[in-house]
Amino acid sequence: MLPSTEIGGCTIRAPVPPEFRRILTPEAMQFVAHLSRRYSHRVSELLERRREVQARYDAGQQPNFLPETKHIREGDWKVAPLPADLQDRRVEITGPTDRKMVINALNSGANVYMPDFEDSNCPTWRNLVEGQINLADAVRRTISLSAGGKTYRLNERVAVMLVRPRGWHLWEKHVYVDGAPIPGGIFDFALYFFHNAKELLARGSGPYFYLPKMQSHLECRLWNDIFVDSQRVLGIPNGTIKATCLIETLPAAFEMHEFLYELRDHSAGTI
Ligand SMILES: CC(=O)SCCNC(=O)CCNC(=O)[C@H](O)C(C)(C)COP(=O)(O)OP(=O)(O)OC[C@H]1O[C@@H](n2cnc3c(N)ncnc32)[C@H](O)[C@@H]1OP(=O)(O)O
Ligand SMILES: O=CC(=O)O
Repeated sequence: MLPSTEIGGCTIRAPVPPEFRRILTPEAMQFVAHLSRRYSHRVSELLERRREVQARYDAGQQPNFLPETKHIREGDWKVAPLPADLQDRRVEITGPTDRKMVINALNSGANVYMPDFEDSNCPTWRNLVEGQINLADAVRRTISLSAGGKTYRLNERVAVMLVRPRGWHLWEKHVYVDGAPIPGGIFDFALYFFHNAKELLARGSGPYFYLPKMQSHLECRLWNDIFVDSQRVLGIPNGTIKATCLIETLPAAFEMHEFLYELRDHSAGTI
């Protein structure tokens, strides 16, 4: 039987060794529980909506631009300006949040590094929490490693981090709130944001994200609502978070204006 530990209103059905406690603090897990209670049901509704849309495609309907959002595609609006460290993104690197790869990616000379809790990361419990430890150490520039006869530490100049939480289709089955597993994306976002947002700002950067695999602008609206709420909870100005949406699904290609519009205070473009 899996161990079960209560922290901050979350039930963790996985081991919590002492080194995980600096990430799974009561305050951080209260924040995870808050976001999960408020937004999990919307994740479930949006996943149900995906199934309905897919059923229409299966029945022969073609994807197309949405009539109800014509005013957005034709409207006069702009996304908010970007901070200085997101102006030059000509070279980007990504990979899992393994400690050595985090250091190598930050030192690689790329402008941006996307530490990945999604495709390139196997979402085992250990990978997820150790990844958060590695990123917290990277933000504070205390990350180092001795392996294979080499010592790894950060260069003076490192890439800007845009962290990729999991997509809405993935659940974090090691963490339960009110008896149900929580969205993996909320777990990844909440812990990184809670532990690092203020530290990043103090160091002249910010809490930046890549958002994967969305299939509708309504899924962007959910992220935007989570960003607004999270910034309020931590007392950080609205619009501080910046996020780039990955266009990875066919329906998303028909809603790119809408993706930008929904996230317009927080958008760092689509890619
Ligand atoms: C959106 C997306 O693109 S998702 C995909 C993101 N990319 C990845 O997941 C690839 C991650 N890398 C890997 O899986 C492996 O490195 C492979 C399969 C490419 C190669 O494996 P191996 O031949 O065993 O080489 P190894 O893993 O030792 O890598 C060689 C060196 O490159 C570094 N490296 C490899 N990939 C990365 C990466 N993505 N980021 C930073 N460093 C990396 C390793 O840390 C290692 O460093 P070292 O020379 O200091 O030991
Ligand atoms: O986002 C793209 C991927 O391959 O992962």
